[in-house]
Amino acid sequence: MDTLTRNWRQNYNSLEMAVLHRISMVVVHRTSVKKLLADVLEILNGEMGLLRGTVTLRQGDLLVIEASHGMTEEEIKRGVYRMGEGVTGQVAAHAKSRIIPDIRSSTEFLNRTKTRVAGQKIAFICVPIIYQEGVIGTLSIDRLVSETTNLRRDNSLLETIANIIADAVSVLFLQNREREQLLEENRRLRLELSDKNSREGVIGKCNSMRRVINMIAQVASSDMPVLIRGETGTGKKFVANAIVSAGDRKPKAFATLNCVAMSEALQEAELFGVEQNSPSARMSNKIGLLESANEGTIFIDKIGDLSPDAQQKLLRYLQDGSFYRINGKTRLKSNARIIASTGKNLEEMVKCGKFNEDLYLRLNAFSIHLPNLRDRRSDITLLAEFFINKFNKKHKKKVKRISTPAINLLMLYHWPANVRELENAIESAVLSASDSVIYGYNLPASLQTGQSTNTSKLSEEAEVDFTAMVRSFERELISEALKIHRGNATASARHLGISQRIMNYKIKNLGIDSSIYKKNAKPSRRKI
Ligand SMILES: Nc1ncnc2c1ncn2[C@@H]1O[C@H](COP(=O)(O)OP(=O)(O)OP(=O)(O)O)[C@@H](O)[C@H]1O
Repeated sequence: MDTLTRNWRQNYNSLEMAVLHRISMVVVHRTSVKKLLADVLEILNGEMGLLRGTVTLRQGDLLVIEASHGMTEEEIKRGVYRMGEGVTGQVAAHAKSRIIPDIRSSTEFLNRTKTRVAGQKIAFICVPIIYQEGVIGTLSIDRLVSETTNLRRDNSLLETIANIIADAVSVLFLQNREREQLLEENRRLRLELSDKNSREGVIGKCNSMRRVINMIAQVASSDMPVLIRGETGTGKKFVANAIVSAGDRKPKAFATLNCVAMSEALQEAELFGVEQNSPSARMSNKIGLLESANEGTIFIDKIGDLSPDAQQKLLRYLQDGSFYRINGKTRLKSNARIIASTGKNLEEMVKCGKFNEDLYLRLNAFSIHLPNLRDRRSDITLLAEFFINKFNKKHKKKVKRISTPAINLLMLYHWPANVRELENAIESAVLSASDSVIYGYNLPASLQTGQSTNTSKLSEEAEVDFTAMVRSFERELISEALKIHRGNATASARHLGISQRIMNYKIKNLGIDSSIYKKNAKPSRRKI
């Protein structure tokens, strides 16, 4: 080892010792964990000359900046990462430190906080904070790289510091987690059927919808952009409403831009506004949604149809909160939150250059997938009941239940237009019901065909439709009569005005099991 290296090592060792000593002192004498974190970053700044430092804490699936040095409030607000996302997210997901020697040449580095400027050679080191074998956060620094910088040693030093502060940080983590869990539980309960008729009541008890409800509760109060994905009628607008209703921006503006409903030029004008430059222009400036919904939320419906120019501008807005009106020279700022929806395959669109990749990555960072109704059949009766209540009120009707054969029709149908189609079917059934029950024949004809073929395709032969509908109607009438007469075929035949022989033939031919209606038979579980 030459003298220069030996001297440098000695200096470095004493520097390390000094840093560790000062940090252990603030740990011992800490008054609050927040103060401790601020002090640790301050020490790192004083002793190591770091440019920026951050401590993130885990909140569910997100990592949120808890303490920082060298960053503004706005930059801190932007610093939210999902587990596995970017370098910080990777460190937390794999519990493994990472060194990025020069962030200018790193493709992984997100620079989400927008604090790094081009030109300087800056290294980024991030280490996990581990408590009881789980990652509870990260500690990271940015530092200028010179000839004497030894990033590996810096990394080891940071790992040691992360271990020293882990116990103290865990107190904050557990407090946060407890508070978040309570808040989330609160929001989830509100979102679930506490008030079935409220706009916030997302109906669904199956596992996939429970996941959706949890995700809504998790993201509602953050400022992150959200992408809601799903087929037509699965409830994307409904979920966007639920996110806003459960979040802090509820009292603020909530604007919608439907990308399919307008031309590309109009999309841009609506979103960003227009400046009338010429003094002779008769029209005044147009304020866009980003300005009018500042502090509120903008829902961009069918974002797959947003024009390429508007995509580019929206990306810029998501990166630093700034934008220009069309023809505008002044850079404007807004704090509107973006929620977008799509039923399109954005990944394919990115591949063939039809959707901006960076915009896709930003939006998809927190995406909620809504399941098709046919893949969550256990929710059908729940939704049907919800819609009966809704349409009873709207149309002043008194429908109380759905007959068992009608439920069978609902359960067997393939619902290509999902919840919207179910909602429409129940509305027309409620309207056409003559008493307090919805029978199979009150439901749209398409459902009868679905049952007869028991497939996901509608038959194209009208004759088959007709036969199926007649059989369904017969099955329904006979089942209802058997139910009323507790399985007594003679009384049921009399009730329907048909002979006992025809009754027996129909029961056999339609495959009805009359024993389930007998006196002591258990009531059908499908009744609602
Ligand atoms: N979970 C749910 N609970 C109650 N009602 C729902 C639910 N999901 C959807 N709906 C209702 O279903 C209808 C269709 O939902 P919505 O318009 O949100 O679908 P969408 O996915 O945005 O459709 P599209 O992509 O075709 O525009 C709405 O009337 C909505 O209120």
